Amino acid sequence: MAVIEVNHLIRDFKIGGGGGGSLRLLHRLLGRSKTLKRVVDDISFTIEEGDFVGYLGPNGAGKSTTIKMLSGVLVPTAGIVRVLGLEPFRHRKANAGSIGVVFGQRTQLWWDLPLRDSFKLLGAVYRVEPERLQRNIALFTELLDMGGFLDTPVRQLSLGQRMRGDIAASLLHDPKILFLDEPTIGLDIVAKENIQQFLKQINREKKVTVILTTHNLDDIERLCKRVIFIDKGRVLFDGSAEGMTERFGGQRYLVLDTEHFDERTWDGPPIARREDNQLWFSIHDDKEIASMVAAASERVAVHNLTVKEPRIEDIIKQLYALGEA
Ligand SMILES: Nc1ncnc2c1ncn2[C@@H]1O[C@H](COP(=O)(O)OP(=O)(O)OP(=O)(O)O)[C@@H](O)[C@H]1O
Repeated sequence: MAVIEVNHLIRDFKIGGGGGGSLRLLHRLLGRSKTLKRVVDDISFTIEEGDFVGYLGPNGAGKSTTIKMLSGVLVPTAGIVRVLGLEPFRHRKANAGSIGVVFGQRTQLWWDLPLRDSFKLLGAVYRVEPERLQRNIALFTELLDMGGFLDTPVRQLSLGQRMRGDIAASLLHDPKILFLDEPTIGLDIVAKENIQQFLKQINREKKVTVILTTHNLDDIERLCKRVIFIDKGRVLFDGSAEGMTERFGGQRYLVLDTEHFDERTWDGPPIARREDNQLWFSIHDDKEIASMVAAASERVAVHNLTVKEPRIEDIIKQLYALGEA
């Protein structure tokens, strides 16, 4: 079942033209008018229930703007956004009941209250039945390892603790969809892994559909079944993370550590790259590997063999470069 439908979505922002009051008057006198900047430029995609989608792209690509339209904070200039069949900006209240939102740079917690009280207040705001609220607080406290700071005022929490609190807060009302904008930004490895593990679990066990924007490569590798890559407001790629690797220069190599290699007499499989006695062969099909190893072994002593997978990092760099071209 499709839970999100985005069809030819467009969002413009007015830019320039100065601020308010006398400055605006001055701009008008000087004949400077506002111009429109298209930040989301004809984006379409559908997201199925239970998907875990990485919404990726360089700074300024239009990711947050899309998420804001999906969560009903911003109104589209044109095109259609439907979340569980409703247009979010027209049905903000109903939409709020079925989505959870975490913006990494902001918090929805009360600064002066202990985390536990923030959870209780949010439970009241979302009208979560007391029993369910208790159950969810207990479950998230365990899974996100928050027991040690549940009674600490939010302002005294570290960034990683606060982020765990924010993620838990966004899920107290059991939303079907979770939007996360940079949830692991600035976190240490332990906090990051804890959050990744948690997100995986709620996606798998509670069937929460997750849409995640991130610049963090291991978020993508560990979590995202699907990747939508945008740049300058347009979709450059939409598919599986492996599909992205295959399509954008996903070359795999068989790497052999050898001895007594002599380039002049070599008549074995073509060598793609050589680093001293290490020979790299391009793999086009896994079936070739055994025969390549056999052919090479007949000609040189082979001490070790490895298969080098393409790195998602290189692919993303390539996509960023593609966007700049
Ligand atoms: N309210 C606004 N008024 C004018 N321009 C805006 C507004 N909000 C965003 N923009 C511009 O729209 C573009 C896209 O911004 P957006 O925040 O969606 O990018 P992003 O892909 O989330 O980037 P990042 O990775 O840096 O968070 C940027 O150039 C930004 O300056």
